[in-house]
Amino acid sequence: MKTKILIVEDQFIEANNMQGILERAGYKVTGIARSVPIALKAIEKERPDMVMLDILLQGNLTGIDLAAKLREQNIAFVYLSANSNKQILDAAKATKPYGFLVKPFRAKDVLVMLDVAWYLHSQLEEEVKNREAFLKSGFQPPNGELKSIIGSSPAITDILNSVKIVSRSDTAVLILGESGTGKELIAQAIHKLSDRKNKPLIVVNCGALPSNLIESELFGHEKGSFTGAYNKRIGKFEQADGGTIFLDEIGELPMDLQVKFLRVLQEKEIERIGGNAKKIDVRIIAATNRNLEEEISAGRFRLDLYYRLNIFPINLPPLRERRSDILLLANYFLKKYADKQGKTITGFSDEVIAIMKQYSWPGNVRELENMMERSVLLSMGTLINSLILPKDKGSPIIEIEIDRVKTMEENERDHILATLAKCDWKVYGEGGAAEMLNINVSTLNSRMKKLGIDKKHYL
Ligand SMILES: Nc1ncnc2c1ncn2[C@@H]1O[C@H](COP(=O)(O)OP(=O)(O)OP(=O)(O)O)[C@@H](O)[C@H]1O
Repeated sequence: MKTKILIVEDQFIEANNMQGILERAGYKVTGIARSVPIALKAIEKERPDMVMLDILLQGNLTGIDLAAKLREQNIAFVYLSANSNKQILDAAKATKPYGFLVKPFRAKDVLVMLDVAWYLHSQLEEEVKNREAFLKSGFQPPNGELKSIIGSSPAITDILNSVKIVSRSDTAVLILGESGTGKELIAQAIHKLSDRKNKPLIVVNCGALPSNLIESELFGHEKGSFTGAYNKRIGKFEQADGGTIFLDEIGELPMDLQVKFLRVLQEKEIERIGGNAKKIDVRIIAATNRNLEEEISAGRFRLDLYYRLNIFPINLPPLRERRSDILLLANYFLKKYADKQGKTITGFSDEVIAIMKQYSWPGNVRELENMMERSVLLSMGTLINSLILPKDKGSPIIEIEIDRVKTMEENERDHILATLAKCDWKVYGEGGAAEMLNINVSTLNSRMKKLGIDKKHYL
C-alpha cells in the first residue's frame, strides 16, 4: 500500500512541485493544505501516514502549532522551511520532528529524508507496541520501588513505564535532563528494579573528579604504576562488578577517557593503569545535563560513544514543563520535612499555591525540595502562607514564540516564484518575469541564484 502524505504549504508552486516529486516516487499525496485549520480537517478525513510541514502558513497558526497536534495523534511529520534561524530551529526541534530540510532542496534530498523518517517512525511504533504488550503482561514492580518518585504528569508516567521496561534488561541507559530533575533518582530506581539489585550501585560524578585522578578513580591502578601509586587501587568499574555504575555528568569525561569508556561498553573490559585487561559485568547508566549533540559538534564528545550510550534515552523534562507535578511534589516534601521536624503543617495558603504554580523553578525538584524544607523550618502555624523565592520570582515563564513575520528573503523568494509561475518561467523578453518585476534580467538571474530558485526543481 502506498504511503499517504499530506503537504502543508502556503506556497502554491512549492506545494505543486512537491506533489510531483512525491507522486513520481510512488507516494500518494492526500492533499495540499495552506493553513493549520485546513490541515486539521484534511487529517481527520484522510488520516495520512506522514505530513510535510512548512512553518509559516496562512492564518495565525504555524506548522509548529500543528506539529504538537500531530505528535498527539502519532502521525509522523517532517519540516520543509526556507527559514532556519536558531529561534525557529529550536522551536521546531522541541516538537521532535523526523526531519528538517531547508529550502531550496533537491528532490533526492526530500526522498532520502522521507525514507529515514519513515524508518524511524516505524521503529518507534514497534517500540510503543512492545511497551504496551509488556505493560499489559501484568509485570508489577516490587512494592514501593517507584513510590519515592512523585508525579502524575504524562511525562513522568511515561518515564516510569520506561524505567519498568528497561530495568528488566542490561541495556545501557542515558538519562538526560537539567540539574535537579531527578536523574539520580531514576538511576537508583532502575537498579533497584533490576536483577542486579542485591549487588552494588556505584555512583560517580565525572564532573567532580580532578582530571589527574579520574582515570585511576574509574579504572583503578596497580601498585607502582606511577609515582605515588603506593598501593593497588580497585576502580569504580570493578567495584560495580555484578551491579550497576551510574556515571553522572558524563559530558565532563575527558576525551582520552571516553575511548576507554567506549571499550567498557563494547568489550565489557577494563584495564587498570599499569595492569592487564580484565572482563567485568557492569550495567551502565549515564546522565548529563549538557546537550550532547552540541558537545559532539564542538568536538568535546565522541560520536561513537554517544551512539553506544543513546540506545535507551530517558528525557527528564524540567519542572516548568510538568507543572501539574508541582503541587504533588510540594505536598510530598512538606509532609516529609514536617514529620522530620515534628511539626503539624497541613498545607499551603492559596497565595503560596499560586506563586508555586507560576514560578519557573530553574533548580527544578531540588530547588522545590530545599524550599519546602526551609518553609517548614520557618513556619509557626499549621499552614505555609509565605514563600521566599529567589530574586527572579517575577520573571515570566519563558515560552517560545515564533515571530510570524516572513524574512525579506522568504518574501522575495515567494514573490519571484509567483511571478515566474505567471510567466510560465519565461525570465527575459516581453511578458517575462524580469519585465513584470521591473528589474534587469541579470539582477533577476542573480537573485534567483542566491535564493536557490532553479527551474528544474519546479517542473
Ligand atoms: N519525581 C521526584 N519525586 C521525589 N523526589 C524527587 C523527584 N525528582 C527529584 N527528586 C528529589 O530532588 C532531588 C534532586 O534529584 P536528583 O539528585 O536525582 O537530580 P539530578 O537530576 O540527578 O541532579 P544533578 O544533575 O544536579 O545531579 C533529590 O533529593 C531527589 O530525591
